[in-house]
Amino acid sequence: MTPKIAVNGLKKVFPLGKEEFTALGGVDLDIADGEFVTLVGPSGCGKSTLMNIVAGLETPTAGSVLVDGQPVDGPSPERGVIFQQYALFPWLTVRKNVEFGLQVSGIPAAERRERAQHFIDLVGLTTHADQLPKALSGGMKQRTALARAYAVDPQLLLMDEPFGALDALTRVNLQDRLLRTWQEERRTILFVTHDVEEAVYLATRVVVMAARPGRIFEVINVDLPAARNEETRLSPEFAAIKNRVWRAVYHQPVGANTHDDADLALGAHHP
Ligand SMILES: Nc1ncnc2c1ncn2[C@@H]1O[C@H](COP(=O)(O)OP(=O)(O)OP(=O)(O)O)[C@@H](O)[C@H]1O
Repeated sequence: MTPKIAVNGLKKVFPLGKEEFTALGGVDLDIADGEFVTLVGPSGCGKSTLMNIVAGLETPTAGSVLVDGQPVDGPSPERGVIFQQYALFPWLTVRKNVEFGLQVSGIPAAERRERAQHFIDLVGLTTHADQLPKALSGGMKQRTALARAYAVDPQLLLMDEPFGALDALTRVNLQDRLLRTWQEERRTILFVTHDVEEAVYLATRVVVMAARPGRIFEVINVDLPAARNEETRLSPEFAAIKNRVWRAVYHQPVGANTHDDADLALGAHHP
């Protein structure tokens, strides 16, 4: 079966003064339709670069990314992108922000309103639909961004540290909302995070990357029931997978990354 996303021999080299810097040194990865894949790894291992190439925002130096067997050659509404910054229009209400992409696609007003309402309800913003972003908390803004990305019905959702700027409790809450949304409206999701617990809680598969050059270090299946909750986080099975991911991230050979980089990137999450 054709994978939803096929990454083949992907290389990305950036010019660095007179030198070159290899951000991705040859990445191969297939992602099946409906999978939830998280990417973790030390700072600078190329997570965002990989994500940006899949989104069509960057071009590879060599290799290719195919979505449904077709080469990616630029951004597309089929691939919804959510970054850490909220990127909402400050002058539009939650509802109008969510409707925006539908308007651009020429969807009639009545259908726009109905679809926007469905996703606003799904992310739990029913009572805030007519507020402007400045009246919302960070978590609510990010839920608006999620509803907006979902409303245009993309095949893929590409999320780069979407909860990185939020406090721990809001973060856990949004992880649960995202999982519920994913279970009700199944899409293929590629999600970048620094947080090992988040990576395991959300994913069907965790891809651990290493730096210099950026590459896949280990792929770990998350063999846990699809319905996840607080009990999941406290279970021994969850702890075992988390430990495995943790080890893969930390025990990357010295030289794959500098000590300082690794400390900076992951120190905040050290137990
Ligand atoms: N436009 C660019 N020009 C030069 N170097 C770049 C460019 N973009 C990224 N890099 C370098 O490529 C490497 C990979 O960057 P990338 O942002 O993909 O890493 P990351 O794993 O997402 O890091 P972080 O977790 O810190 O966000 C880094 O060393 C970065 O400095």
